[in-house]
Amino acid sequence: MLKNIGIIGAGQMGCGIAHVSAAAGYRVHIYDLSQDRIESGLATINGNLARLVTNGKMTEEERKSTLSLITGSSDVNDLAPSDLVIEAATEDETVKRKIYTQVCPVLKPEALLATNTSSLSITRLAAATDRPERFMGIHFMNPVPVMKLVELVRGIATDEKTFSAAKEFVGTLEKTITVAEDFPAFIVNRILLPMINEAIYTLYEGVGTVDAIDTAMKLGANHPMGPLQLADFIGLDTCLSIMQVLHDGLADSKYRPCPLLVKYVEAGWLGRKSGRGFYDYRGEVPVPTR
Ligand SMILES: CC(=O)CC(=O)SCCNC(=O)CCNC(=O)[C@H](O)C(C)(C)COP(=O)(O)OP(=O)(O)OC[C@H]1O[C@@H](n2cnc3c(N)ncnc32)[C@H](O)[C@@H]1OP(=O)(O)O
Ligand SMILES: NC(=O)C1=CN([C@@H]2O[C@H](COP(=O)(O)OP(=O)(O)OC[C@H]3O[C@@H](n4cnc5c(N)ncnc54)[C@H](OP(=O)(O)O)[C@@H]3O)[C@@H](O)[C@H]2O)C=CC1
Repeated sequence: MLKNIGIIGAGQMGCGIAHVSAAAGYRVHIYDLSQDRIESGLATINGNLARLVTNGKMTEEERKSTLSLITGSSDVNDLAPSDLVIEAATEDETVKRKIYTQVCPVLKPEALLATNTSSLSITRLAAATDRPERFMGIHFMNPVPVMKLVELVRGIATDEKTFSAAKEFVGTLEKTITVAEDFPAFIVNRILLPMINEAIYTLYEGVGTVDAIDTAMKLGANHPMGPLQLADFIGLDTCLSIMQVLHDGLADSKYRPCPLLVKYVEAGWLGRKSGRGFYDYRGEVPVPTR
């Protein structure tokens, strides 16, 4: 029975996973390199919980007790009591491998380690840990408190006990599971990211403006967000990493990341999280940057 959940990375996904885990009654500890990141992550979680109270979906007591279950620190040793650690750090294989080297020696031998990676090989990441049989992909969708799906992905060495424990854990969060094989970007992102990349090519080639492309897909295909708005929401660095993994892993030119996506990332225009992407978020309302 899992009780203590460790989260690596106080970004949008780490905080979302912390939120839903604590709301389900788990004790949660968030580890990040930066104390500032942790503080702002905790403030975001508090804001999202407060909104649930305002909307009558959570009581004030539940908000307080949920928040009281979440701690955070920049000391990796604080992950030691974790029964399950979910790594939700930057989508970069080198970063994730380095994290596992630092975290594994701290963990109980029986602790499970999972990654929220959007695209990277679970088998290859598992090989960078001391516990490939107790390692797998638990892939939440953004925003975590709202989205119903979690993809579960086994690596070649993942044992059945680990898979069952992950399945049970996700079930307690009231999410629906799909199982994906360990192929680049799994199911959701294998389909979603080429669509987003194509929307960026559509912009790059001048077929339409940011506004035209997003309006077309919202009203013409009933998507809740336009593809460029969604790219900004996911993070353009994450979108680019996923496209690179698809391109490298499947060796097909149809996955070539759009040069305009590369340019935005090189500029540090990463979308909502950096204040600017296909839209500029620094004013009252988002304004298209093209
Ligand atoms: C990259 C990967 O590896 C995989 C991925 O995650 S891909 C991305 C998958 N996600 C999507 O495709 C999201 C697409 N967008 C949507 O579904 C919707 O636009 C949305 C749910 C994000 C917002 O919905 P909306 O109707 O436009 O806005 P809004 O009415 O403000 O929000 C709906 C609810 O979601 C909540 N919500 C919105 N954004 C939120 C956030 N970031 N965190 C927590 N809750 C949020 C709101 O509080 C609101 O809750 P109530 O119903 O209790 O009021
Ligand atoms: N964004 C999305 O829509 C989705 C993302 N994912 C996946 O979830 C993971 C996280 O994404 P997301 O939350 O969006 O990214 P963010 O950029 O919002 O957050 C990543 C966090 O990890 C931190 N971090 C970086 N390196 C380390 C390290 N060595 N040790 C501890 N923390 C570190 C970052 O700190 P700093 O900023 O200081 O570098 C940052 O706080 C990625 O693997 C991504 O692919 C999965 C589903 C959806």
